[in-house]
Parts: sequence; structure tokens; C-alpha cells
Amino acid sequence: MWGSFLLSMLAGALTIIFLAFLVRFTVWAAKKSRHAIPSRYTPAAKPEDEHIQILVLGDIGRSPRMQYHAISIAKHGRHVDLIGYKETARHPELIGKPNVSLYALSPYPEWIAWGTLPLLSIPYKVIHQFCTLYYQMMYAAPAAQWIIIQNPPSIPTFHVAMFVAWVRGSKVIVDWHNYGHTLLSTTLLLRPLVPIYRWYEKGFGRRLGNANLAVTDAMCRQLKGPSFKVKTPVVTLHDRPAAVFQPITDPKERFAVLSRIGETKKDAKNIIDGTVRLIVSSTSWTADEDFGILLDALMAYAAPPAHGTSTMDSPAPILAIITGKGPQKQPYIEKIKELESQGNLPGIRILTAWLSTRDYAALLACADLGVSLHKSSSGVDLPMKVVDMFGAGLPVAAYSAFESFGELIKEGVNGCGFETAPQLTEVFQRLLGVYGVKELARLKKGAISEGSLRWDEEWNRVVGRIIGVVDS
Ligand SMILES: Nc1nc2c(ncn2[C@@H]2O[C@H](COP(=O)(O)OP(=O)(O)O[C@H]3O[C@H](CO)[C@@H](O)[C@H](O)[C@@H]3O)[C@@H](O)[C@H]2O)c(=O)[nH]1
Repeated sequence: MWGSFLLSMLAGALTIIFLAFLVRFTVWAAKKSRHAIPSRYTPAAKPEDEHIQILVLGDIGRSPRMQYHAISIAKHGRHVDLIGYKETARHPELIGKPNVSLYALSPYPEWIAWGTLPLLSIPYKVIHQFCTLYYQMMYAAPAAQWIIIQNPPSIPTFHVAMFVAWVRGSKVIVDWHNYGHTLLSTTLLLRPLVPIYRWYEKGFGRRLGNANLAVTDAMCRQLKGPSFKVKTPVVTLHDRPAAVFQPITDPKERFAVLSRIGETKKDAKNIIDGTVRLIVSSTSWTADEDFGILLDALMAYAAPPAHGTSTMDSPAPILAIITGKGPQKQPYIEKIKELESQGNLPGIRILTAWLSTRDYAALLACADLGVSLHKSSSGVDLPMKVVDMFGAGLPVAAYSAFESFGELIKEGVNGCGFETAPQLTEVFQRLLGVYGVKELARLKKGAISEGSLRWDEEWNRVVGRIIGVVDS
């Protein structure tokens, strides 16, 4: 009898403890679930309280076009929430502004960079990227009126953005810079994945945006056409230079700039008087730019002329500066060192650099010729670097074998095209020698004229109207 009494006491005590835990757990779960439900967008009473998200699944500091969207939106008094990786410094106009916030995606842990566990690292990367992107878009950033998304990359941006926009009631603009599946096809090892990527990009891409932006008219036609069948409006927003890119024509000012920048300091005087020619190329060091063409062209330019074949007596020395950061930088640095040590580049100095936005713009304005090796994996995008160069009044020699080339570069007016290294050598020989002065000056005029069309006007006309910050 005592035994059953004690047992019932124990059972009663355990039930009370269990119930107490249950009540506490229910209160805790209720509190937590409040935060698990994301807020929904409701129109703000004042325009300055409207939030617009800019999403870049890459380094924000190296995404000029998306930063320009952010600057334009902030100028129109809306709140910009930038979501992306924080690696290099952002554009100065996006720092210290009360209506610009950054929601940084968390970087991969260090063991991923070591590359020792490739079988684990690929699925880990996919899950990591999904989680950090989902958290920042769904919970950390306030519900946005519009989400502007950079493509590529399309995976996992498209399906995450589609779900977030649906749950939070935001509208979406997809800014098509290029296609993810064509970029993927430039890496040999990843080619088997291209059909899956293409299926995803076209399938989600045709349904995701309330509106779409394309970088060229050719891309705009393709997106509307039978291959993509994008159902919502598609308009072209051509890249245009930002205000920081300006020509510098006064020799004193050019000298001051060249003496300030570490890479040109030593040659400043010779660059001004034309005894050293300054060429600049800028890049993200990706597989769609073949710097081998530039190196071969410079080697041929520097080689002693075979009797009777040269149009010049002796070629002017060249200082070539390649600016930018990216995956293929180190292998090319090794290649350049090797060519130099073999004595294949007499009279040529090749430097690589990463400059502040201000110095990058100033360097372009002081150079003699810009070089673009952008190959365009889709055939219908354009190199942003050429837009920077035109803004700084710098004529270009640009790789030309792709459909949309003529939308920006006009042969003989603001630059010239090449498809092979010998053709680029010929451009260097023609434009950088004493007989090229007149032609180069004419191309410079064309570059200044093309660069005078600026980002603000183009953006207000196209995007400003779509998102309603400019009256239509
Ligand atoms: N601050 C700074 N920026 C630099 C430097 N060097 C390069 N950049 C930035 O890096 C860009 C060049 O990077 P790429 O990735 O080579 O760009 P792109 O081929 O010219 O164009 C890209 O953007 C277009 C849309 O705007 C796309 O259409 C195109 O496919 C490509 O992704 C330049 O425009 C510039 O903004 C530097 O030293 N300093």
C-alpha cells in the first residue's frame, strides 16, 4: 500500500514538472515563432521610408552596375538595402549614407579555401550560400517594395528571390548582365552541368521578374524571343559611365595624377611627353578574357622587326597596367614573370594593380589606349570597362568577335576591334607610333563624345520610371 502511495506521489510530481516544462516551452516557442514569420511589405507613409533591396551574389565592391543602381536609388531619397559579399571597398557614394544599409552575406569558412575536401566542399557551399542568402533576404533586411537582382549567377538567387518576394510581397526586377549558363560553359570541367543550369536559368528567369533589364538591345531581343520567352516587360538599360569617370586633358593635371599613382610615378614625365606609351586593361580575371592575346601581341610588338616588314623604326616603350581582382590573376602574373625573365618583352613593362575607384578613374583618364579582352560568353553582353574608359575619354582596342560589339564600340570612331593577337599588334604599331598621333586624337574625340552620355540620365529614363521614383 505504501509502495503504490509513493508511486502515485512520484507520478504526480513528475506530471507537475512535465507540465511546468511544457508551459515554459510553449511560451518560448510562441515567442520564437513570432520572429520566424517574416514581415510583409506594406506601402510606407513617406517615400523616404520605402526600402529597395539590391542583391548581388558576389563582391558588392566589384559590381559597378549594381552599385550604380544603389547610388541612383539613394539619390532619389529611398532607402537602399545592399545584400552581397563584403570583400573590396564599396563605391565612396555608398559609404556613410544614412539611407544605405549593408546586409553582408557570410563568407565561406577557411577550410573551403584550402580545397582539401572537394567532395564535401561543393554541397557545403550550396547549403551555406542558400542559408545566408535566405536569412538576409527573408529576415535581416526589411520587407522591400522592390528587389533588384543581378544575373548571373542565377543559382540559387532565382528560386530564393522568388520565394522571398512571394512571402514578403515585394516586386522583382531582374538585371540581366549576361547568362549564367554561357559563363559556365567557359570552364571546361563544368560543361556537363550547362544543360541543368540553362534549364534553371530559363525556367525561373522567365517567371521571376515583374520587369527585366538587359545590358544590350541584342540581349533584350533574345530575352523576349523564342529561346527565353520572358513573359514580363524587358527593357534595355545600357551601361553608362558614372560621374567619377571624367577626361583629364590638362597636361599639368595628368602629370599630377601620374605622379600620385604608385604604378606610374616613375614614368610620369615620359608618359606625358609620349616617350613611354601607357595602356590600361581592366578585368575580373575570369575565363571569358584571354590575356594570352595581349601578352602575344606585346611580345610581337617588342620583337626586333624582320627586315622590310615593320611600319615603324623602333617601337615606343609601353607601360601596360592591368587592373582588377579575380581567380586567374596569379597564373597570369607567373606567365608575365616568365616572359620577362626570358627576355621576350624588351621595352615593355607589365604591372597588375587594384586601385581605389578615384585612382582607377584617374588612371584611365591619363592613359593613351585602353584594351578590352572581354569575349562575351553569350555574344550579347558588353564590357563595362569600355564604358569606364569612354567616360574617362580613353579610346579602346577591343576584342570584337561577338554580336553586340557594335552597340558600344564604333570602328574608327571611338576605338578599333581585333580578333587575334597579330591584329592587336598591328593596332599597337599603328596607334602608338609617331604616325598614329592624329588617328589616336580622332578616336579620343569619339570616346569623349560616347562617354558624355551618363548613367543618371539613362537610369532615370528607364529604371526610375519602372520603380516610380521618376514621373513617367
Ligand atoms: N575600384 C576599382 N575597380 C576596378 C579596378 N579594376 C577593375 N575594376 C572594376 O572591374 C570592372 C571590370 O570587371 P569585369 O568583370 O571585367 O567587367 P566587364 O567584363 O567589363 O563587364 C561586366 O559587367 C557587365 C555589366 O555591367 C556585364 O554585362 C559583363 O558580362 C561583365 O559581367 C571595371 O568596370 C571596374 O568597375 C580597380 O583597380 N579598381
